[in-house]
Amino acid sequence: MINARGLTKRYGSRTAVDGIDFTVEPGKVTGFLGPNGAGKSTTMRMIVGLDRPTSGAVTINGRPYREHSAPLREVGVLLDAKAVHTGRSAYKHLLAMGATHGIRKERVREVIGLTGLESVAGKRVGGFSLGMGQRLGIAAALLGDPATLILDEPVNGLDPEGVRWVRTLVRGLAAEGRTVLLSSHLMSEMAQTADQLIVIGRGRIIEDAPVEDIISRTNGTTVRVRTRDLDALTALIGGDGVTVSRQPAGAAQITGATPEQIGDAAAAAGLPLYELTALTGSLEDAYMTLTADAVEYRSTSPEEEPAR
Ligand SMILES: Nc1ncnc2c1ncn2[C@@H]1O[C@H](COP(=O)(O)OP(=O)(O)OP(=O)(O)O)[C@@H](O)[C@H]1O
Repeated sequence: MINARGLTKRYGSRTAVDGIDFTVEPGKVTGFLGPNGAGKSTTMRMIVGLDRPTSGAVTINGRPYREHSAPLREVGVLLDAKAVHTGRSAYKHLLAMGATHGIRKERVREVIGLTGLESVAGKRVGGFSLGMGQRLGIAAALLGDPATLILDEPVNGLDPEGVRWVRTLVRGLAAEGRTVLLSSHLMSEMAQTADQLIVIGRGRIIEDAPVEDIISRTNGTTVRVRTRDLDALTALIGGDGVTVSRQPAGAAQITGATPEQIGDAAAAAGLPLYELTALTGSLEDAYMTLTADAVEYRSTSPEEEPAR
């Protein structure tokens, strides 16, 4: 469990993280989202003691990171996979890391296997591709078999097979009861991987809720229906705030009524429905709406460009 209270970081006059409170719970994948410069990395760095909060505090399983006597066994961290520039082999690099915590060769071999690095384990890390570097970073995070994992952009640079592998891995780690905090700019990936989302913008929390709640609350729900008598259905459910927009082949999209209300009304009237689908839009749609005011570096489309 990660717990932040009033967590604040200022760099000179710039407030990178502005008094945030949040809890990351075990047994779930929690996604950490926000535009560039929102404060995600700064927050993650404070969680693992690489940056000192200006005020407030953050603990992992009740203690600040630095107060854990064997941090690798408590928290696995992937912050900047590119940071490993070494002439050592992947195997030796992991062995050296593990040595500080009494982690043995067997475990090093295990994480090499788990991350698919067997064929390159004897090669110099300095020559690794971005994807191999990410896998090595994840192997290092898993080394101490920690109960908490903090992974900043773990799928960055991975091919589709690698992206799917990370998804399965982190879901499996959460299912084992671990605490997983994960950042990514890939919304479709986040939608498939995370249970809970914390969305941050300009150093403040914009949302902290289950993924499905954020999507349905932000986008609203449209219900697609198909029936043989759309007029009858419209008469049954029509009313204040309900709109029915007709589509070909007896289909319609309805806003302002839930699938339950539509299904119950149709069933009570004996009107068969051939389709009843809740369309909630994508996480990307919700994210764009939520962070519209928090984006610092926005590209303008040609029609928005000021006239010269
Ligand atoms: N060492 C530093 N010195 C001064 N300002 C910093 C420092 N580190 C971060 N900042 C500033 O703090 C703010 C938050 O940065 P941070 O890297 O935490 O954002 P982020 O959400 O991780 O962004 P990205 O998605 O681009 O990685 C930014 O405005 C950044 O310029």
